[in-house]
Amino acid sequence: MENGAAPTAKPVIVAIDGPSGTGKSSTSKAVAAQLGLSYLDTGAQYRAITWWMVDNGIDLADPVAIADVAGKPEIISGTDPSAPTITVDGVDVAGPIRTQEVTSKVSAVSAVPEVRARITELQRTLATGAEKGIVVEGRDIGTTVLPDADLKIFLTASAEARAARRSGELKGADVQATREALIKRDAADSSRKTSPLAKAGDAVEVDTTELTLAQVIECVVTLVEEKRAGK
Ligand SMILES: Nc1ncnc2c1ncn2[C@@H]1O[C@H](COP(=O)(O)OP(=O)(O)O)[C@@H](O)[C@H]1O
Ligand SMILES: Nc1ccn([C@H]2C[C@H](O)[C@@H](COP(=O)(O)OP(=O)(O)O)O2)c(=O)n1
Repeated sequence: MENGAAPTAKPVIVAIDGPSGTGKSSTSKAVAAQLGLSYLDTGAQYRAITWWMVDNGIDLADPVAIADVAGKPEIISGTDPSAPTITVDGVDVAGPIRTQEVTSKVSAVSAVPEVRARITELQRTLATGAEKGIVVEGRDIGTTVLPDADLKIFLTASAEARAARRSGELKGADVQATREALIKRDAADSSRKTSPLAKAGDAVEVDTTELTLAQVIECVVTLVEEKRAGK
């Protein structure tokens, strides 16, 4: 380069989708941190709007009631992979969005088209604003939110492995009950009409059942580097 400045890398957009417990959050955070990219947990956004609906006594059996207030809460995601944050109307909800109550209700709220339209817009704004690029994880990122992502990954794992991982996180959780709850949530997320959980046609599928987290991270970092090198 004439002025001696290093060439600036084009921002890279990575979409990571898959069912619960496949390793999306842990992998995405680590890949983003290693590569100096931003990180967005879109499940946390759907959990945050669900938390707000519960807190405000909205009837979650009524999709019209959900749709009517979908535009009300202000949801802000901090995208630093070493310290991701999530607030609703200025309140830190990182803890409250992980309760069993929110987990059991998030599929109903996230199936409402007005909720998805609102959250999808936030996601696209964050992705296009990320200076160095971003790793965005969820269920419909490669198919709907960012169909032009540079790299799309679809993580899978057996229901047994996913349940064992999830119940390992929740103190005293029963593996069988955890397995049933996550299969039920996956079925709801995969069968909804608007933007269901699905693998994009051009996504690379990685089965993490027999892989360590470190192996999955290494695999995704290599795929991003190959993309960047134009391979
Ligand atoms: N390949 C793996 N092997 C073993 N445990 C894993 C693996 N990937 C993730 N985990 C663990 O499983 C749990 C769920 O992972 P997480 O990244 O939250 O999945 P997801 O975001 O897909 O629901 C976490 O405790 C994480 O440390
Ligand atoms: N892009 C996304 C991300 C999550 N969701 C919904 C469906 C999921 O069951 C919930 C919670 O997502 P989250 O990624 O936090 O779920 P896990 O904790 O990984 O099981 O949000 C969605 O509809 N679309």
